Amino acid sequence: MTSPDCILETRGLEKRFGGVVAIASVDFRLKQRELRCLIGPNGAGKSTFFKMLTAQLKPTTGQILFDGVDITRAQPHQVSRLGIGIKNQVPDVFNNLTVAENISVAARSRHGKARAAAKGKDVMERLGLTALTGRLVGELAHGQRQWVELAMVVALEPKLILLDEPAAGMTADETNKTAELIREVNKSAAIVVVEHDMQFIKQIAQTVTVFHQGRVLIEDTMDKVQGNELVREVYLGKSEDD
Ligand SMILES: Nc1ncnc2c1ncn2[C@@H]1O[C@H](COP(=O)(O)OP(=O)(O)OP(=O)(O)O)[C@@H](O)[C@H]1O
Repeated sequence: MTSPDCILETRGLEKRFGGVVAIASVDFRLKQRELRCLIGPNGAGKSTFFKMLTAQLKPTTGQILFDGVDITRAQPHQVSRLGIGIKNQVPDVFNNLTVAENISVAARSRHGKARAAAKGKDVMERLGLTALTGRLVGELAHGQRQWVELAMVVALEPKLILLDEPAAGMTADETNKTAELIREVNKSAAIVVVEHDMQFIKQIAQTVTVFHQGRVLIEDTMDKVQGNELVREVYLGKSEDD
């Protein structure tokens, strides 16, 4: 049994690809409405961990519990229906539809037609996208497209949202707005963010989990993580004296 304030828990989670241990016995706990950042050097296992949470990859051993339900062997559509939303780096949007239509299409998978339109409108207002309502998504700037996809995920009303490098390729202004949107979305959902941009992480981070060689190296506040010598060594590939 997980405690009621825990939305996500992994127990002894492991993923091997042949001889490569990508994730090694990870025990991870996330509270309801928590915002967690995952960092770690290339190859640390962050993507593999994410893919197991959304059932894109099946664990070799271990267990994943979401909102009290064992989803270790679930299918992606079941995980989505239970309330896990994911936003990948490449936006999954319809370029030849408007912003409103894209968000409404997403809302349709949860609601009837009339309610989906109203729900879409609410989400656009909440994320400050109303001015873009009638614009074709294919004509939007990179940052705006990312926000539309975030709105599409929010329209599904997930309890947990996984964000894979949400600030990648963004300008400073776009990055600031993305941080603002993530804080807004976090009012109604727990969020796990994988990100390499430390400035961005500083803007949103509460607790940071550092992965290294498939294991959790440290889990602490951003300040403590940044000041940690082990993290410096593995994440930056050198100590400060080098
Ligand atoms: N499909 C696969 N087949 C074989 N090995 C894989 C596969 N996917 C990942 N790996 C290996 O698993 C380990 C973890 O990779 P993963 O992509 O999860 O790391 P990451 O932390 O997301 O890295 P990055 O920050 O570069 O995206 C690496 O050694 C990688 O080479």
